[in-house]
Amino acid sequence: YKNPHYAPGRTTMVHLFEWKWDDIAVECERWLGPRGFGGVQISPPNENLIIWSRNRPWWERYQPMSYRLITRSGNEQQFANMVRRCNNVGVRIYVDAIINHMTGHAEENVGTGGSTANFGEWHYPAVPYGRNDFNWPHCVIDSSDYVNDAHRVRNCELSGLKDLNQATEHVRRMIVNYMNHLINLGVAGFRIDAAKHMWPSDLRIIYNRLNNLNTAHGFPSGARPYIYQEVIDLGGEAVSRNEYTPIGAVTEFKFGLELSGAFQRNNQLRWLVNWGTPWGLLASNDALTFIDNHDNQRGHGAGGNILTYKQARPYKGAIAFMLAHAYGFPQLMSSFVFDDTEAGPPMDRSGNIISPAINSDNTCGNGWVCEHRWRQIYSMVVFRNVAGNAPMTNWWDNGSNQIAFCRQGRGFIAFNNDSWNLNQNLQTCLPAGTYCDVISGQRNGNNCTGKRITVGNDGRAIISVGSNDYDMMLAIHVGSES
Ligand SMILES: O=C(NCCCOc1c(-c2ccc(O)c(O)c2)oc2cc(O)cc(O)c2c1=O)[C@@H]1CCCN1C(=O)/C=C/c1ccc(O)c(O)c1
Ligand SMILES: [Ca+2]
Repeated sequence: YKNPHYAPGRTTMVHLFEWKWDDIAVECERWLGPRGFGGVQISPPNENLIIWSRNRPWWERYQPMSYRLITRSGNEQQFANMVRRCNNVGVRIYVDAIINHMTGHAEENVGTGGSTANFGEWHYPAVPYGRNDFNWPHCVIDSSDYVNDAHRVRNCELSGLKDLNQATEHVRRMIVNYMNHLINLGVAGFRIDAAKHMWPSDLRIIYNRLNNLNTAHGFPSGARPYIYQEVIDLGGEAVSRNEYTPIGAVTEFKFGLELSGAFQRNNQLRWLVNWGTPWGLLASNDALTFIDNHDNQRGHGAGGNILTYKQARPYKGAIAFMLAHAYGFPQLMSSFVFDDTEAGPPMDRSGNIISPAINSDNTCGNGWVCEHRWRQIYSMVVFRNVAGNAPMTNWWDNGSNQIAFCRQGRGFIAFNNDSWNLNQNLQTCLPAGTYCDVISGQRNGNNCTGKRITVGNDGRAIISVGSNDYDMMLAIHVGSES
């Protein structure tokens, strides 16, 4: 359950938050496949409650009405088409699965597929679920429960959501049927939303009833779905993420929090010399890593000031470090523009999501950020692919915020977050030759549109990163020779 089953040579997934299925299919073919992306996390594909009273907030997708594949992103036919077209170009699909709860939001009761329900009676005919499928006696999670009471965190309601009882056969059957339907359509795995709020023993039973991945979509026979469980645990809570690592991978929220701090100079970059488990992070193979996600980029969830697209220069630095370092299984966030932290995706007056526009320079418009189309970011996806499992070697730092390291024989990266220039003769661990810096530009025939670095027979090169350069890092790798 800890293997993403990426196509060979691919390493990184991108969360195309709130994208429509038809747009994801096209993006796989025109961008993600050719640029070496490993997979896409999609927004929840199951029917959700329509919440006009809050002008279609982003979190309405986390208010399940049924397991029917009808949302503002598209219907079942469009979903199947997306999975087939993405798998055809080597890009996997991971589904955001909401199996802890059903909606209970007071003001509305119609879903994106037209289903209705009676929350007060715990009655969801479109699944079907009835009163016996939910935990009782009725209780609501209080903030003190997170610290004191693991039982209440699992068996009571999260902010008005009706809490399913995954210990009952009917609930397990409904969830397993939903997830197996998606596996049969060709998906590679699942994000388990709000996993902290479900018992690991129940989840283990559910995961073990899932089908092997569909070999018709290019997966090896006997491949188990990749499972990464959302457990927001920064320590000090009654529920520990270590309860979930035996049954699947876990979202490592400390990763983004600590790197956001380091790249905003709350910690010097030199301390990243032992980045990984010595920092209290999960074992690398257990960790789904990211800088920001759909929830904490809005200041919800795991507190602290998380870097987002809004602080572009340090954000690109942190992303480059995530992708250059060997630790974990990284996920990139791809956002829509927001000021109001409740706002949903760009939409027309009838509530239909507006597709991203693609500009002539390959960036996005129409209110979509498309961080995965920023040159400094997609170039580092290639860097990570090229680095493969090459070890981290030759760490250098200046005792402050200038650092550099090798992915031995495959890549080299240097960062300067000090207020003075980095100008050093450093070991790049690369074969002799001239390389294009993939951050300040890219290779263009025999030329580099950005910096050009000459590596000598000893593997050393003059590395220069000005404190006022457009970006704070310089990266070269096998394949970026000029
Ligand atoms: O103030 C809110 N919620 C209460 C505080 C955040 O609590 C929530 C957490 C949550 C937050 C922190 C934790 O440590 C934790 O264990 C759980 O997880 C959710 C997961 C869902 O699928 C749907 C939800 O409505 C929530 C949720 O409300 C607003 C209004 C309703 C949605 N929402 C939100 O803030 C929605 C947040 C949300 C939605 C989806 C997610 O995957 C997520 O991680 C957070
Ligand atoms: Ca629960």
